[in-house]
Amino acid sequence: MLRPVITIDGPSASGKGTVAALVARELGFHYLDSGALYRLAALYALREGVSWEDENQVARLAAQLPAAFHDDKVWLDGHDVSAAIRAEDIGMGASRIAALPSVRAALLERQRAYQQTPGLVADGRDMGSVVFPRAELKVFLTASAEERAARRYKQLIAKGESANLLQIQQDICDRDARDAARSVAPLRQEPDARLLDTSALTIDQAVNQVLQWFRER
Ligand SMILES: Nc1ncnc2c1ncn2[C@@H]1O[C@H](COP(=O)(O)OP(=O)(O)O)[C@@H](O)[C@H]1O
Ligand SMILES: Nc1ccn([C@H]2C[C@H](O)[C@@H](COP(=O)(O)OP(=O)(O)O)O2)c(=O)n1
Repeated sequence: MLRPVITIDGPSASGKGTVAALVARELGFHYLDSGALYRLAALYALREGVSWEDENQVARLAAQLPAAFHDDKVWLDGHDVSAAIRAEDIGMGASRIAALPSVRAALLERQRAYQQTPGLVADGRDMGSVVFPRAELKVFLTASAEERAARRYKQLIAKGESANLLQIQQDICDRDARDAARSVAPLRQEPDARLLDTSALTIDQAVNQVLQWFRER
């Protein structure tokens, strides 16, 4: 197992990022938040005045994304955009541009470059299906739609943002429908991915389950 990979895919607000980052920390592995790349590309397009519908132009921007992850922050063109990329409208924009095949192609090698020793935990929608199809462990992390909306709501309130639970429920539902219906790399549980429903689990329980599956291999 040289440079092993653990992939964690699943729908919005299921806890992928939280669990993936903690598993990576526990194992001393690198961590790839692939959704952040799609969010960065959506934000970059917005700031450059490029429409999210313009596949060629968005793909061009995605291919040369001036993005960096360091000091626990996300940077775009030297600006701290950690909070900006988490806005709900940017999540929706990320979901829109993620349906464009050449945008996905433009980000592919950048994601694969994260596979470095001693290993990688990667979260997103197509980590196990497209980006790291030979991953040692593939997890499909989910939770009920109500629980996911409640978690996102709490997350936004904790950040001091205003949030409307019904609106969040609707947004999550729309985004999941779009992510699952697209023709390229749709959101779905792969046959070789293990299902982890965290609706009734604590974060620690979810993390421990992933670690146990990995150690059993
Ligand atoms: N059992 C759990 N597993 C993972 N996250 C959880 C759990 N319970 C609550 N959460 C919370 O859910 C929220 C959404 O998690 P996040 O990692 O942002 O999801 P995603 O990356 O899938 O969108 C976070 O605030 C996280 O702390
Ligand atoms: N590997 C990935 C990661 C994200 N995406 C798309 C689809 C998602 O709706 C957006 C945003 O992803 P992100 O994981 O940041 O979203 P959530 O935190 O789960 O709400 O990007 C994708 O198509 N493929």
